[in-house]
Amino acid sequence: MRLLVATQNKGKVAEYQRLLADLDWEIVGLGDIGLGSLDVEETGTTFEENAFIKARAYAEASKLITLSDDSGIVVDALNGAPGIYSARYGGPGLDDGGRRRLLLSELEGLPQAERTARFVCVIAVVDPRDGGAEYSAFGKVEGHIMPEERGDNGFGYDPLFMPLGYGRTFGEMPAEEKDPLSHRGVAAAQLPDILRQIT
Ligand SMILES: O=P(O)(O)OP(=O)(O)OP(=O)(O)OC[C@H]1O[C@@H](n2cnc3c(O)ncnc32)[C@H](O)[C@@H]1O
Ligand SMILES: [Mg+2]
Repeated sequence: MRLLVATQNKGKVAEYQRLLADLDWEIVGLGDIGLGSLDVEETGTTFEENAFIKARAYAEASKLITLSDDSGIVVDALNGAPGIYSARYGGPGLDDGGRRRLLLSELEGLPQAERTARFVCVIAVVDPRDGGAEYSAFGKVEGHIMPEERGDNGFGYDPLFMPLGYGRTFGEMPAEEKDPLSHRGVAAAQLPDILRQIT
């Protein structure tokens, strides 16, 4: 069976290649099937809505069983921002580094106890064949936003996020350490059960 991992984010692609490596499914990306430039507007108001908006659109375009995720970082001191807007935080002029610097400046001077945050991920799986079955999985990881960047592993906000109970940011962790404890890893751990229902 073939599974389309439908995301435009290269950091996510790399993580899913590892997280899904032991599954009995052939994993394909958007570029592999000529959909590398198909962008889907994320018009939902929750991670779950946006995950399904993307998975349904890419499943319809590809006719393949399709996985998308919507994820982001939720910062308590910012009333949940950037949240579902994590990829768009600060507007279209910023790259990952610019978004990290903006987040740091928004939290400048806040003590550690008030820098609580979590990464959230909702995975949506859509089977576009007869019946159009849909499945989802949720994962999160609690932690803090550090006062400066640490490490350059991973992508996005990883150098700023230290998961609770660890002395290193995701940016300082090798992939083998981030994968099982990350929001995406926790959600992806539910995929074997979900994919077993698809035959
Ligand atoms: O929508 P797709 O095409 O999947 O790609 P995207 O990058 O736009 O993905 P999202 O809409 O889900 O936005 C998620 C943003 O949250 C951040 N993010 C999500 N997971 C992360 C992780 O594991 N480590 C660091 N940052 C992460 C990162 O900046 C992403 O751009
Ligand atoms: Mg996106």
